[in-house]
Amino acid sequence: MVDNPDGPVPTGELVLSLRGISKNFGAVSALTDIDLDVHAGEVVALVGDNGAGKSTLVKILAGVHQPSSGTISFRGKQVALADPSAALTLGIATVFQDLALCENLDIVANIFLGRELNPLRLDEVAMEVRAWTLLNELSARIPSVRVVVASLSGGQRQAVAIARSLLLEPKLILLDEPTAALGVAQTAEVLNLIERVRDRGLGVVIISHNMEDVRAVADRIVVLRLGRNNGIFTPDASNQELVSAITGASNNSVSRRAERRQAQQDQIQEPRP
Ligand SMILES: Nc1ncnc2c1ncn2[C@@H]1O[C@H](COP(=O)(O)OP(=O)(O)OP(=O)(O)O)[C@@H](O)[C@H]1O
Repeated sequence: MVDNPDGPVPTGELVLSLRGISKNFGAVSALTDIDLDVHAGEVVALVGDNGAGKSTLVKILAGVHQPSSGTISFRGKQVALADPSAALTLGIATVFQDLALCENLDIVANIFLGRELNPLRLDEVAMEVRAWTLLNELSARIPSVRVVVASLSGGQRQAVAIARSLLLEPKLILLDEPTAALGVAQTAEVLNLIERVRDRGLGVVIISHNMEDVRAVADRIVVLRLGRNNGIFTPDASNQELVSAITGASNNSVSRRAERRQAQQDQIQEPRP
């Protein structure tokens, strides 16, 4: 149980705990008996093949879908996430892949969209300062908070979306494919952002298909396969272990190729005598 539900969560405290979560869409079982724990100051990567149930799980946590059965506990208390605003109010923020930013508005307007500090009189200066502070805390590389989102790179957009989600001081943040379609430098920027968010003591859940990104930033890797838990790994797990858990086969062409590539990389990285 929590003394102060609005206060910061001590690092290591269990923020989110799912037990036996199932979700059916008619005859389709998208999730069956899922368990998941996320602690404060921890990055958990949710990985799995297409159709494994990752998006469905994130939508349940965002209050978009209701589970068919199972329990969700947040900071030690069983909760119902009846709709997205219930999840937000509780302290669960979600950054969906489309980021939901307005291209023609500047960064300040995007961060505060619908949450202006004083709805009767827009306090532009205070909002600008808050936007800068949030982006600086994330070490985001943004030239000015007065540029329109349309002019930003993919990594910068992700920074704005994350800053926006931090405005309500959540305890848990869910990031859906935050590095999808980004180049190498922008991906590095976003991984850096994720580390900054973790350093703030939040629990972070990222969905990713990119094992390199997952290894670089995750403290634990949770594999879903065909809507079920299929293993929890540390980032030092071998490619073969991860690919086997994701695909359900221990000796297939994907895992063999991944192993060969890993062996080649190890050879390249080995220091010359
Ligand atoms: N609204 C829905 N109605 C019916 N079936 C759905 C719905 N949403 C998801 N599903 C089904 O649930 C299963 C899990 O889908 P989900 O999108 O959660 O997987 P995913 O792991 O996120 O996949 P991807 O990596 O392709 O996004 C799939 O079989 C999918 O067809």
